[in-house]
Amino acid sequence: MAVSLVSTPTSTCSISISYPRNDSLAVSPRATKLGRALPRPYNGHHHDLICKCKSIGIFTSHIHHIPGLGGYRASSSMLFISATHSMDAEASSSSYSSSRNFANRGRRGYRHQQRAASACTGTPEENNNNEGGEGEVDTDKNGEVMSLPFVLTTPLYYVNAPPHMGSAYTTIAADAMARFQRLQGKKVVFITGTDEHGEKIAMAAAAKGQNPKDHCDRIACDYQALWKDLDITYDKFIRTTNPCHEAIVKEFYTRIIAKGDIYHADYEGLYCVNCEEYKDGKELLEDECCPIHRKPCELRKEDNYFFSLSKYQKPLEELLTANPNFVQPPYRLNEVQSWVKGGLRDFSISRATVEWGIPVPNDSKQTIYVWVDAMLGYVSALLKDENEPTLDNAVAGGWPASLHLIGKDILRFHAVYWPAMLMSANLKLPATVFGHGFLTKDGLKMGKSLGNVLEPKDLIDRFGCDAVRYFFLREIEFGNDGDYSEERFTNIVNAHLANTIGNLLNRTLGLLKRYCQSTLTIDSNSAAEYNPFKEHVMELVEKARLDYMNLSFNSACEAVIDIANAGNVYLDEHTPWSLFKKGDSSAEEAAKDLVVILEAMRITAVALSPIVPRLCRKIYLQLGYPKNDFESISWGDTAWGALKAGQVMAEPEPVFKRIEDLEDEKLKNMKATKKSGKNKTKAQQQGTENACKLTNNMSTITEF
Ligand SMILES: Nc1ncnc2c1ncn2[C@@H]1O[C@H](COP(=O)(O)OP(=O)(O)OP(=O)(O)O)[C@@H](O)[C@H]1O
Repeated sequence: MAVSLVSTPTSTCSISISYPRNDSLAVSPRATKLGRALPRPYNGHHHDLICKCKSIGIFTSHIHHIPGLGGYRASSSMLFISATHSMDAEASSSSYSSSRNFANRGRRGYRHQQRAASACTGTPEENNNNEGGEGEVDTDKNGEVMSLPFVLTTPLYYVNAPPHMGSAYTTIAADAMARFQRLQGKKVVFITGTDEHGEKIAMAAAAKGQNPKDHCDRIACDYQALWKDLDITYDKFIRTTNPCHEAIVKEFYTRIIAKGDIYHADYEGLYCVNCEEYKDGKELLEDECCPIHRKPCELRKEDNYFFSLSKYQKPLEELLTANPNFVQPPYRLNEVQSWVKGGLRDFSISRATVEWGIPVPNDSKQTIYVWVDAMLGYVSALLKDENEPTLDNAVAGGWPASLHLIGKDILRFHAVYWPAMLMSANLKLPATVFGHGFLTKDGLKMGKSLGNVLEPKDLIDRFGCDAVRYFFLREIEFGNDGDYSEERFTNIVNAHLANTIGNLLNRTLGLLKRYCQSTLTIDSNSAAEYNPFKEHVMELVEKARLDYMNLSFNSACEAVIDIANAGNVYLDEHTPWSLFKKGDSSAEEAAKDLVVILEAMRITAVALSPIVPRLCRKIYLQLGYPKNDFESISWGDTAWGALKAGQVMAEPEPVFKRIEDLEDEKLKNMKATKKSGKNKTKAQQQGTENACKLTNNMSTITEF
């Protein structure tokens, strides 16, 4: 057994326990600090344990298979792991080390040192339990460690125009992560919303002859409607025009004034209204054009309030050095490090000329800079409806965030300005900021300001929500830029979802219906005994899990599709259709093969559910599960062996239609509707004529 301490921040133990692959009898470890048995490792091979304490003792009972002797040996061990030392221990279950201190520390846990740079190392998941302030282990009334929520956010989208495929891209990725974390048993708080103040919004509303609030209401509705169409399972939708948010922004602002981090000064600089940001001349293109929006910046002079960002130069440098996972992927960290190394300049935190915003406390002539306002939406979203709108109450709802998912265009705000402001307000820092790449059109960022957008609603209407979710997460390596092509979209979605998954399931269910009355003849565990296919599936599932944890959605998709690929190869090699014809033991083997494939399909459905939930639900229904079973799946269900003998499959039906079939079907439906419309119109006309005749008759009668 291998035990490794994944990260060693001051206060979080992040421990990974792996069992030897061939030891299928390994039992769960029991962490004595937790005082309770940990859940069974999800696949019998691996267990991640994150606890908010400096040290942990793990009691493990372990059963070894002794090769050659055909027997088993049980042994126990106690491992004591301390987070204060970096260690990567290989421990066999016969080694023993324990600490009495550990048991004597009581239930209330440990006090932690406050640290400005509180983000942790590790994956977003590992970072989730970061500690930055004076605090205690979170335990419930029985002294058990409570897991903190996984708080993840999308940007709060600017409502200058309706959403487009770029906005949908971040939100789909966040939804996949939220679904994955829920499968892992985490309590997830998935925050999205809209950023509704600022000059650009006021201008957009004026252009439509609307007042800003009506404009915001309309566009916020567009976002919510799109998230519904895309099956986005957000928990909180925060709008920055919400009065509770306003109260929290003002309190935050007042806190940083009290810290001495705000001062009054004049500023002159080049301003990009589309970025709502003063730009550094060095980063502009020819004619002082913004590199993102390709429009000239305006020279502006204002008296503003400034935030002393330069004061946080050193703490930010330390944060980025000590916690390289604070910014991901690593090449974005390099960008951020070079900005910081280039020297941080104070930035203006208010606007004198913008009325549509939150007034600066004690100076109603100025409004708070829209970016400060927007960032705080992540905190105010955590406020519970029944609580007073105070910063402390909002923070108690789950701050700090585990993961901010954003596009690379707004990296500087999230990875430089935001942590500095949080440090100023004595609030904890988010664990990870992940800046993904751009969806591009002709090499330029697709965006509302440029107007070169792809309409997600059109894609959903034509191809369905799962196809859209799958294509963008599978096709573009998360972090890099990517272009959309309809040809590529059709090819990928058809090949992976319709041909590889859909056909495999349909073929297998067809055979099962024909030869076994749609009923499994044997448990999936027994069917796969000594079968290397099962091991292969388990390896791919484990790969997918790690890929999800690292936000490598394309690799996670690839790993899961490989399960179905392997299933297709298996079926073609084993040719169960000919074995059934031979009868006797050959037919028994064939029936086993079908169970093996169907179990792999079930696992595929669990593992791909963060990406294409509708398709996976259909697979579960085809496998004969009742409607609600899919709603309660967990990652633990990727373990082999859930399908049991006697389970009756549903009538085989295609779970995913090829795009051309879908389009043909739509065309036929349209024609049929048109035809029935024509018939209806004819009938209506006939009816009207009859009615006219009747009226005429009546009038005739009347005339008589
Ligand atoms: N082309 C894109 N590719 C990927 N993500 C995008 C794209 N456009 C917007 N986003 C997502 O939306 C965020 C920006 O939100 P915003 O509301 O400012 O949209 P925008 O279309 O970029 O606006 P604008 O064009 O006015 O700058 C990005 O950080 C990213 O999360």
